[in-house]
Amino acid sequence: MGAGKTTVAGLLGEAWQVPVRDTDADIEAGTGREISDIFVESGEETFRELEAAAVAAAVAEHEGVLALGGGAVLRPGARDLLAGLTVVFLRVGLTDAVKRVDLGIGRPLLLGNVRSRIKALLDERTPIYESVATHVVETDGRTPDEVAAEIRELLS
Ligand SMILES: Nc1ncnc2c1ncn2[C@@H]1O[C@H](COP(=O)(O)OP(=O)(O)O)[C@@H](O)[C@H]1O
Ligand SMILES: O=C(O)C1=C[C@@H](OP(=O)(O)O)[C@@H](O)[C@H](O)C1
Ligand SMILES: [Mg+2]
Repeated sequence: MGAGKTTVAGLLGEAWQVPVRDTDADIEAGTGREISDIFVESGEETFRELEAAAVAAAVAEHEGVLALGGGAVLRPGARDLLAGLTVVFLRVGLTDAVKRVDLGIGRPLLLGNVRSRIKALLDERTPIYESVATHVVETDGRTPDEVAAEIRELLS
């Protein structure tokens, strides 16, 4: 969270003139509910089920850039779907992530102590992100435009 997936996906779609999808937006559109409300009212497990379906649908239907939510690759099934695709891990350090997530508003897993929540998630998930990625791009201290430019260069 706060790595810039949603933002950078949009920039890449513009630059490449291809469609962009974001699994969080797909879930919100499909359910008519906000991500935070789904977590609060139905729990994380329900959100993860919706997310797994959103990833499967997007991988099957979509040609272009897809932004995932930060927990989408926690399920082995989602990781299997990404095999063979170009997957960019946007790496973010604790300090920059905390600055970007705006107190965690709209990101229910960050509620409480945002810094310690992000640290725990980074520690737990970084090995998974590294295992899924075909490319890794550092985002600390860089603007979204700079990150998008590096991805364009890497994939050209
Ligand atoms: N490289 C960056 N530098 C500074 N701010 C960024 C950067 N990338 C994204 N942001 C900002 O951080 C916030 C979170 O970005 P977002 O794209 O929603 O991240 P994610 O989808 O990975 O959680 C947004 O306000 C966005 O404008
Ligand atoms: O990391 C996570 O588990 C989550 C990340 C969020 O998306 P972003 O990574 O786009 O913020 C969103 O899917 C949900 O709040 C859960
Ligand atoms: Mg996002």
